[in-house]
Amino acid sequence: MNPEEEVQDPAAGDGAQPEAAQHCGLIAIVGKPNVGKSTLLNALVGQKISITSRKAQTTRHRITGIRTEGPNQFVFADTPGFQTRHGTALNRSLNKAVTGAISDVDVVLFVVEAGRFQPADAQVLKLLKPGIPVLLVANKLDTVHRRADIAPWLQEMQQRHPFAEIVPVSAKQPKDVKRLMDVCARYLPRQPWWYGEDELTDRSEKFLAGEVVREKLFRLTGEELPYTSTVVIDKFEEEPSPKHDRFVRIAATIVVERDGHKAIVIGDKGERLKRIGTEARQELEKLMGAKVFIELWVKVRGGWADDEARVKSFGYE
Ligand SMILES: Nc1nc2c(ncn2[C@@H]2O[C@H](COP(=O)(O)OP(=O)(O)OP(=O)(O)O)[C@@H](O)[C@H]2O)c(=O)[nH]1
Repeated sequence: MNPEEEVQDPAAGDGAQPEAAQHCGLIAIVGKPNVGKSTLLNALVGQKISITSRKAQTTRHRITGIRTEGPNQFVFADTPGFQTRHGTALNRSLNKAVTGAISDVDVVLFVVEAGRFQPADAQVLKLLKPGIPVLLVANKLDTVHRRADIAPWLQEMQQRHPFAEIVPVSAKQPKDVKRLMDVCARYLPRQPWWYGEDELTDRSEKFLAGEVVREKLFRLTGEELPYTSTVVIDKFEEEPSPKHDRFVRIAATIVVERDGHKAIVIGDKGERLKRIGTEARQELEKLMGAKVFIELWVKVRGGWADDEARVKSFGYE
Protein backbone atom coordinates (compact mmCIF):
# COMPACT_ATOMS: atom_id res chain seq x y z
CA MET A 1 0.00 0.00 0.00
CA ASN A 2 1.22 3.48 -0.74
CA PRO A 3 1.99 4.96 2.72
CA GLU A 4 0.28 8.19 1.78
CA GLU A 5 -2.95 6.30 1.36
CA GLU A 6 -2.84 4.88 4.83
CA VAL A 7 -5.70 6.31 6.82
CA GLN A 8 -5.35 6.56 10.58
CA ASP A 9 -8.47 6.28 12.66
CA PRO A 10 -8.03 9.07 15.21
CA ALA A 11 -9.99 7.21 17.88
CA ALA A 12 -8.08 4.02 17.40
CA GLY A 13 -4.50 4.65 18.58
CA ASP A 14 -1.72 2.07 18.44
CA GLY A 15 -2.56 -1.57 17.96
CA ALA A 16 -6.16 -0.48 17.93
CA GLN A 17 -9.30 -2.34 17.23
CA PRO A 18 -10.96 -1.89 13.87
CA GLU A 19 -14.05 0.28 14.21
CA ALA A 20 -16.32 -2.58 13.27
CA ALA A 21 -15.19 -4.57 16.32
CA GLN A 22 -15.56 -1.75 18.83
CA HIS A 23 -18.03 -1.79 21.69
CA CYS A 24 -18.90 1.31 23.65
CA GLY A 25 -21.56 2.26 26.15
CA LEU A 26 -22.60 4.42 29.04
CA ILE A 27 -22.68 2.94 32.53
CA ALA A 28 -24.32 4.82 35.40
CA ILE A 29 -23.19 4.23 38.96
CA VAL A 30 -25.96 4.99 41.46
CA GLY A 31 -26.48 4.42 45.15
CA LYS A 32 -27.05 6.20 48.41
CA PRO A 33 -24.20 8.23 49.92
CA ASN A 34 -21.12 6.46 51.20
CA VAL A 35 -21.69 3.02 49.64
CA GLY A 36 -18.42 3.36 47.68
CA LYS A 37 -19.48 4.68 44.26
CA SER A 38 -16.46 6.94 43.85
CA THR A 39 -14.05 4.26 45.06
CA LEU A 40 -15.55 1.85 42.55
CA LEU A 41 -15.41 4.34 39.69
CA ASN A 42 -11.75 5.06 40.38
CA ALA A 43 -10.98 1.34 40.48
CA LEU A 44 -12.90 0.73 37.26
CA VAL A 45 -11.20 3.59 35.45
CA GLY A 46 -7.85 2.55 36.91
CA GLN A 47 -6.91 6.01 38.10
CA LYS A 48 -8.23 8.50 40.57
CA ILE A 49 -10.80 10.58 38.73
CA SER A 50 -13.64 11.21 41.08
CA ILE A 51 -12.87 12.39 44.57
CA THR A 52 -13.45 10.04 47.49
CA SER A 53 -13.65 10.81 51.15
CA ARG A 54 -15.00 9.26 54.32
CA LYS A 55 -17.52 12.06 54.57
CA ALA A 56 -20.82 11.34 52.82
CA GLN A 57 -21.95 13.70 50.08
CA THR A 58 -18.53 14.56 48.71
CA THR A 59 -19.50 13.79 45.14
CA ARG A 60 -21.73 16.54 43.87
CA HIS A 61 -21.24 16.45 40.14
CA ARG A 62 -21.80 13.88 37.53
CA ILE A 63 -18.31 12.77 36.62
CA THR A 64 -17.46 10.50 33.77
CA GLY A 65 -14.51 8.23 33.78
CA ILE A 66 -13.45 6.38 30.64
CA ARG A 67 -11.70 3.05 30.34
CA THR A 68 -10.73 1.51 27.06
CA GLU A 69 -9.59 -2.09 27.02
CA GLY A 70 -9.44 -4.51 24.12
CA PRO A 71 -12.45 -3.78 21.92
CA ASN A 72 -14.40 -2.20 24.79
CA GLN A 73 -14.80 1.40 25.81
CA PHE A 74 -16.59 1.86 29.15
CA VAL A 75 -17.92 5.35 29.79
CA PHE A 76 -18.89 5.77 33.44
CA ALA A 77 -21.23 8.33 34.93
CA ASP A 78 -20.77 8.81 38.65
CA THR A 79 -23.71 10.39 40.43
CA PRO A 80 -24.12 12.32 43.63
CA GLY A 81 -25.21 10.28 46.62
CA PHE A 82 -28.96 10.31 46.81
CA GLN A 83 -29.94 12.62 49.63
CA THR A 84 -33.11 11.50 51.32
CA ARG A 85 -33.53 14.33 53.77
CA HIS A 86 -35.08 16.71 51.29
CA GLY A 87 -35.30 20.40 51.84
CA THR A 88 -32.51 22.64 50.73
CA ALA A 89 -31.91 23.83 47.19
CA LEU A 90 -28.62 21.97 47.21
CA ASN A 91 -30.35 18.65 47.91
CA ARG A 92 -32.95 19.25 45.23
CA SER A 93 -30.16 19.91 42.78
CA LEU A 94 -28.39 16.67 43.82
CA ASN A 95 -31.53 14.60 43.29
CA LYS A 96 -32.05 16.11 39.84
CA ALA A 97 -28.51 15.15 38.88
CA VAL A 98 -29.19 11.53 39.91
CA THR A 99 -32.35 11.23 37.84
CA GLY A 100 -30.63 12.92 34.87
CA ALA A 101 -27.69 10.52 35.01
CA ILE A 102 -29.71 7.32 34.87
CA SER A 103 -31.85 7.99 31.84
CA ASP A 104 -30.27 7.10 28.53
CA VAL A 105 -27.61 4.70 29.75
CA ASP A 106 -26.87 1.14 28.62
CA VAL A 107 -26.55 -0.37 32.06
CA VAL A 108 -26.93 0.82 35.65
CA LEU A 109 -24.70 -0.30 38.50
CA PHE A 110 -26.85 0.01 41.60
CA VAL A 111 -24.36 0.00 44.48
CA VAL A 112 -25.33 -1.05 48.00
CA GLU A 113 -23.39 -2.31 50.98
CA ALA A 114 -23.40 -6.11 50.95
CA GLY A 115 -25.87 -7.50 53.46
CA ARG A 116 -27.71 -4.23 53.90
CA PHE A 117 -30.72 -2.59 52.38
CA GLN A 118 -31.92 0.60 53.97
CA PRO A 119 -34.79 2.98 53.19
CA ALA A 120 -32.35 5.30 51.41
CA ASP A 121 -31.31 2.41 49.12
CA ALA A 122 -34.98 1.74 48.36
CA GLN A 123 -35.48 5.37 47.37
CA VAL A 124 -32.67 5.20 44.84
CA LEU A 125 -33.99 1.90 43.48
CA LYS A 126 -37.37 3.53 42.93
CA LEU A 127 -35.76 6.05 40.53
CA LEU A 128 -34.55 3.36 38.13
CA LYS A 129 -36.55 3.18 34.94
CA PRO A 130 -37.77 -0.09 33.48
CA GLY A 131 -36.05 -1.16 30.29
CA ILE A 132 -32.48 -0.46 31.36
CA PRO A 133 -30.62 -3.47 32.82
CA VAL A 134 -29.62 -2.98 36.44
CA LEU A 135 -26.73 -4.85 38.03
CA LEU A 136 -26.86 -5.06 41.79
CA VAL A 137 -23.32 -4.38 43.00
CA ALA A 138 -23.05 -5.61 46.58
CA ASN A 139 -19.98 -3.66 47.68
CA LYS A 140 -17.76 -3.82 50.78
CA LEU A 141 -17.90 -7.61 50.73
CA ASP A 142 -14.70 -7.57 52.81
CA THR A 143 -16.71 -6.19 55.75
CA VAL A 144 -19.06 -9.19 55.77
CA HIS A 145 -17.44 -11.56 58.23
CA ARG A 146 -19.72 -14.53 57.81
CA ARG A 147 -20.27 -15.21 54.14
CA ALA A 148 -23.16 -17.56 55.03
CA ASP A 149 -25.14 -14.53 56.22
CA ILE A 150 -25.16 -13.10 52.73
CA ALA A 151 -27.12 -15.89 50.99
CA PRO A 152 -30.56 -15.05 52.45
CA TRP A 153 -29.89 -11.39 51.78
CA LEU A 154 -29.11 -12.12 48.11
CA GLN A 155 -32.37 -14.00 47.84
CA GLU A 156 -34.27 -11.14 49.42
CA MET A 157 -32.68 -8.71 46.96
CA GLN A 158 -33.79 -10.83 44.02
CA GLN A 159 -37.36 -10.45 45.25
CA ARG A 160 -37.06 -6.68 45.41
CA HIS A 161 -36.16 -5.99 41.80
CA PRO A 162 -35.57 -7.96 38.62
CA PHE A 163 -31.82 -7.33 38.67
CA ALA A 164 -30.07 -8.44 35.50
CA GLU A 165 -27.24 -9.80 37.64
CA ILE A 166 -25.98 -9.63 41.20
CA VAL A 167 -22.26 -8.99 41.60
CA PRO A 168 -20.78 -9.07 45.11
CA VAL A 169 -17.49 -7.14 45.20
CA SER A 170 -15.07 -5.21 47.24
CA ALA A 171 -14.17 -2.04 45.34
CA LYS A 172 -10.75 -2.33 46.97
CA GLN A 173 -10.05 -5.81 45.50
CA PRO A 174 -8.61 -5.57 41.96
CA LYS A 175 -9.81 -9.07 41.02
CA ASP A 176 -13.38 -8.18 42.00
CA VAL A 177 -13.20 -5.00 39.96
CA LYS A 178 -11.94 -6.97 36.97
CA ARG A 179 -14.85 -9.42 37.33
CA LEU A 180 -17.30 -6.53 37.42
CA MET A 181 -15.72 -5.04 34.29
CA ASP A 182 -16.14 -8.35 32.48
CA VAL A 183 -19.82 -8.39 33.43
CA CYS A 184 -20.30 -4.76 32.29
CA ALA A 185 -18.62 -5.54 28.96
CA ARG A 186 -21.54 -7.78 28.04
CA TYR A 187 -23.87 -4.77 28.12
CA LEU A 188 -21.88 -2.50 25.81
CA PRO A 189 -23.49 -2.16 22.38
CA ARG A 190 -21.33 -2.71 19.34
CA GLN A 191 -20.56 0.79 18.12
CA PRO A 192 -17.49 2.95 17.47
CA TRP A 193 -15.76 4.42 20.53
CA TRP A 194 -16.78 7.93 21.56
CA TYR A 195 -13.41 8.92 23.00
CA GLY A 196 -9.74 8.46 22.22
CA GLU A 197 -8.16 5.36 23.69
CA ASP A 198 -6.13 7.29 26.30
CA GLU A 199 -8.81 9.67 27.52
CA LEU A 200 -9.83 9.19 31.14
CA THR A 201 -12.40 11.90 31.72
CA ASP A 202 -14.21 14.57 29.76
CA ARG A 203 -14.05 16.95 32.67
CA SER A 204 -11.81 19.98 32.29
CA GLU A 205 -8.61 20.48 34.28
CA LYS A 206 -10.30 23.47 35.87
CA PHE A 207 -13.06 21.22 37.19
CA LEU A 208 -10.52 18.69 38.49
CA ALA A 209 -8.67 21.54 40.24
CA GLY A 210 -11.83 22.39 42.18
CA GLU A 211 -12.36 18.73 43.07
CA VAL A 212 -8.79 18.26 44.27
CA VAL A 213 -8.96 21.35 46.52
CA ARG A 214 -12.30 20.13 47.87
CA GLU A 215 -10.89 16.70 48.62
CA LYS A 216 -7.93 18.18 50.53
CA LEU A 217 -10.29 20.52 52.37
CA PHE A 218 -12.42 17.63 53.64
CA ARG A 219 -9.52 15.30 54.35
CA LEU A 220 -7.66 17.90 56.40
CA THR A 221 -10.65 19.19 58.34
CA GLY A 222 -12.00 15.72 59.17
CA GLU A 223 -15.49 15.72 60.64
CA GLU A 224 -15.30 19.35 61.70
CA LEU A 225 -16.60 20.89 58.51
CA PRO A 226 -20.13 20.38 57.14
CA TYR A 227 -20.43 19.19 53.56
CA THR A 228 -22.11 22.44 52.54
CA SER A 229 -18.65 24.00 52.31
CA THR A 230 -17.58 24.29 48.71
CA VAL A 231 -14.79 25.44 46.42
CA VAL A 232 -15.06 27.93 43.58
CA ILE A 233 -12.23 28.29 41.06
CA ASP A 234 -11.84 32.03 40.38
CA LYS A 235 -8.88 31.79 38.08
CA PHE A 236 -7.31 29.00 36.02
CA GLU A 237 -4.72 30.37 33.62
CA GLU A 238 -1.88 28.87 31.70
CA GLU A 239 1.09 31.27 31.58
CA PRO A 240 4.26 31.17 29.53
CA SER A 241 7.26 30.24 31.65
CA PRO A 242 10.96 30.22 30.76
CA LYS A 243 11.63 27.41 33.28
CA HIS A 244 8.66 25.06 32.82
CA ASP A 245 6.94 23.44 29.86
CA ARG A 246 3.61 24.24 31.43
CA PHE A 247 2.82 26.69 34.16
CA VAL A 248 -0.71 27.04 35.52
CA ARG A 249 -1.88 29.72 37.93
CA ILE A 250 -4.97 28.88 39.99
CA ALA A 251 -6.95 30.99 42.44
CA ALA A 252 -9.70 29.31 44.43
CA THR A 253 -12.16 30.39 47.10
CA ILE A 254 -13.32 28.03 49.81
CA VAL A 255 -16.88 29.05 50.67
CA VAL A 256 -18.08 28.19 54.18
CA GLU A 257 -21.28 28.97 56.04
CA ARG A 258 -20.01 30.39 59.34
CA ASP A 259 -17.12 32.36 60.81
CA GLY A 260 -16.35 29.33 63.00
CA HIS A 261 -15.91 27.19 59.87
CA LYS A 262 -13.59 29.78 58.39
CA ALA A 263 -11.39 29.55 61.48
CA ILE A 264 -11.34 25.74 61.15
CA VAL A 265 -10.23 25.94 57.52
CA ILE A 266 -7.54 28.51 58.21
CA GLY A 267 -6.23 26.70 61.28
CA ASP A 268 -3.66 27.86 63.79
CA LYS A 269 -1.61 30.68 62.22
CA GLY A 270 -2.90 29.68 58.79
CA GLU A 271 -1.22 26.27 58.99
CA ARG A 272 -4.19 24.23 57.76
CA LEU A 273 -5.01 26.42 54.80
CA LYS A 274 -1.35 26.30 53.84
CA ARG A 275 -1.38 22.49 53.95
CA ILE A 276 -4.56 22.31 51.87
CA GLY A 277 -2.84 24.50 49.27
CA THR A 278 0.42 22.53 49.30
CA GLU A 279 -1.25 19.13 49.01
CA ALA A 280 -3.60 20.32 46.28
CA ARG A 281 -0.70 21.82 44.35
CA GLN A 282 1.36 18.63 44.55
CA GLU A 283 -1.51 16.47 43.35
CA LEU A 284 -2.48 18.83 40.53
CA GLU A 285 1.12 19.03 39.34
CA LYS A 286 1.10 15.24 38.96
CA LEU A 287 -2.36 15.13 37.35
CA MET A 288 -1.69 17.90 34.82
CA GLY A 289 2.04 17.45 34.24
CA ALA A 290 2.57 21.15 34.95
CA LYS A 291 4.12 23.50 37.46
CA VAL A 292 1.20 24.85 39.48
CA PHE A 293 0.87 27.98 41.54
CA ILE A 294 -2.21 28.00 43.73
CA GLU A 295 -3.70 30.75 45.83
CA LEU A 296 -6.53 30.00 48.29
CA TRP A 297 -9.07 32.30 49.88
CA VAL A 298 -11.77 31.58 52.46
CA LYS A 299 -15.12 33.37 52.39
CA VAL A 300 -18.18 33.13 54.61
CA ARG A 301 -21.53 32.96 52.83
CA GLY A 302 -24.19 32.07 55.38
CA GLY A 303 -27.00 29.72 54.30
CA TRP A 304 -25.83 29.28 50.72
CA ALA A 305 -27.15 25.74 50.52
CA ASP A 306 -30.66 27.18 50.91
CA ASP A 307 -30.35 29.75 48.21
CA GLU A 308 -31.30 28.34 44.81
CA ALA A 309 -29.70 31.15 42.77
CA ARG A 310 -26.46 30.92 44.65
CA VAL A 311 -26.33 27.14 44.31
CA LYS A 312 -26.60 27.66 40.54
CA SER A 313 -23.90 30.34 40.57
CA PHE A 314 -21.54 27.80 42.16
CA GLY A 315 -22.03 25.46 39.25
CA TYR A 316 -24.70 23.03 40.51
CA GLU A 317 -27.54 22.89 38.05
N1 LIG B 1 -14.10 -1.83 53.54
C1 LIG B 1 -14.43 -1.25 52.38
N2 LIG B 1 -14.59 0.09 52.32
C2 LIG B 1 -14.93 0.65 51.14
C3 LIG B 1 -15.11 -0.14 49.97
N3 LIG B 1 -15.47 0.70 48.96
C4 LIG B 1 -15.49 1.95 49.49
N4 LIG B 1 -15.17 1.93 50.81
C5 LIG B 1 -15.08 3.09 51.73
O1 LIG B 1 -16.37 3.66 51.90
C6 LIG B 1 -16.27 5.09 52.08
C7 LIG B 1 -17.15 5.82 51.07
O2 LIG B 1 -16.64 5.61 49.76
P1 LIG B 1 -16.96 6.62 48.54
O3 LIG B 1 -16.38 5.98 47.34
O4 LIG B 1 -16.54 8.01 48.86
O5 LIG B 1 -18.55 6.55 48.54
P2 LIG B 1 -19.62 7.26 47.58
O6 LIG B 1 -20.73 6.29 47.44
O7 LIG B 1 -18.99 7.76 46.34
O8 LIG B 1 -20.08 8.44 48.53
P3 LIG B 1 -20.79 9.88 48.15
O9 LIG B 1 -19.74 10.68 47.46
O10 LIG B 1 -21.11 10.42 49.50
O11 LIG B 1 -21.99 9.59 47.35
C8 LIG B 1 -14.80 5.43 51.95
O12 LIG B 1 -14.25 5.51 53.25
C9 LIG B 1 -14.23 4.22 51.20
O13 LIG B 1 -12.86 3.99 51.48
C10 LIG B 1 -14.93 -1.56 50.06
O14 LIG B 1 -15.07 -2.34 49.11
N5 LIG B 1 -14.60 -2.05 51.29
